[in-house]
Amino acid sequence: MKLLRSFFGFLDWLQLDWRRVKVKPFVSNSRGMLQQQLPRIVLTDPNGSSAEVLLYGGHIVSWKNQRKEELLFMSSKAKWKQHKAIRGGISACFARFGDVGSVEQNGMTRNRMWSLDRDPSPLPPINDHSSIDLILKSTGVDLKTPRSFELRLRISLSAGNLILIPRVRNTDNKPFSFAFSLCNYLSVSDISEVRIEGLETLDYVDNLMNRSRFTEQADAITFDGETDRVYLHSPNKIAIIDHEKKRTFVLQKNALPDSVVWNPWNKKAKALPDLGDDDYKMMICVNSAAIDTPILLKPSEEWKGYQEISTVSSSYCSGQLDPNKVLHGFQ
Ligand SMILES: O=P(O)(O)OC[C@H]1O[C@H](O)[C@H](O)[C@@H](O)[C@@H]1O
Repeated sequence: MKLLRSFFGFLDWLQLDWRRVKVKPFVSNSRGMLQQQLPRIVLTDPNGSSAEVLLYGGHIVSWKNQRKEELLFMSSKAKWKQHKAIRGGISACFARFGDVGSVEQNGMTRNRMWSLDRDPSPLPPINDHSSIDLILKSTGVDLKTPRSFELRLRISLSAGNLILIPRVRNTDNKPFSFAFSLCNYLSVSDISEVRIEGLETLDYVDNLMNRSRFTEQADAITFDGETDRVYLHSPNKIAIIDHEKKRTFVLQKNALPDSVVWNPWNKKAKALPDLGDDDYKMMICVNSAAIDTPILLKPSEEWKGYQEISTVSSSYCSGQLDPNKVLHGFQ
C-alpha cells in the first residue's frame, strides 16, 4: 500500500496520467546491460507503438513500432556509468559537438539528470498521452560555457512517428553561441546494406581527415569502412534505406542545418569499451545538427529545433530504390 501510494505520488509529481504514461524505476532487462536503477518514462500510442525515455540525459532508449520491433540501436555493452553517456538510442548533445575546445566531447547534457518540464511555454501544454516535456537547467551544471541556459526537449510519439522539439533559452545577461546535435542511433539489419539518400552533392567536413572539406561525389552514401562526416546545409528530408529489412527511415528536420553520419566500423568499435565488437554492423548514426555555424542567442532569446523520424516500408525496384519516391512519395 505504501509502495502504491508513493508510486501515485511520483506520478502526481510528474503530472502524468497514470493510465497512459508509465513510469518505471528500472530500465528493462531486454536492453542489453542497461539494468541500473534509472527512472524512465514509457510513452505509448493507441496503435501499439512505444518509446522509453530516461531522465538521465533526457535519453530515448527505445522506440518500437506497432509490431513491437525496436527501431533504435542500443549497444550490447551499453551501461549506465555516472558522467558517461549511454551508447545508443537518441540523445541531445548541447553546447558543443566533436572534440573541439576544452569542454566535454558532445556536450554534458547526455550525462545529467533532467526533470519534467511543468511550464513548456510558449509551446502549448501537452494534452495528449504520448508526449512529454523535459528540461535541463544550467543551475548546478559544471559547464564552462554557456553559463546560464535552459535546455528543453519535447518528445512526442504518434503512429509511426517520433517527433523531437529541442529548445535552448539564454538565461544569462550576455549572448552565447552553441553547437547542437540530436544523436540518432538507428537500428539497421546490416550496415553494408544501408544507403542514405538526400546528402549527395553536398559539401562535408570529414572528421577522419583532420576536418578537411570535400564534396560528396557518390549518388548515395553507402558504407564499407569507418565514416565520421558532417554534411553541411543538408536538406530537411533525408532517407536512410535498409535494403535487407526493406525499411526506410525518413528523417525530417528544421533549424538543424547539418547532418552527421557516423559508423565506427570494426577497429573503432573494438576500441570503444561500451560497444560490442560487431555492434557497428547493426547501427548507423544520422544526427540532425547545427555545428558548422554555431547558434547565437542574445539574453532571453530562445532557439527552437525540430526533428521527426518516421518509417516506411521500402522495396527494390530493378535493384535500385527510386530516391524521389523515397524522399517525396511516401507521405
Ligand atoms: O563517443 P561519443 O561521444 O558518443 O561520440 C560518438 C561519435 O559521435 C559523433 O557522431 C561524432 O561525429 C563522432 O566523432 C563520435 O565518435
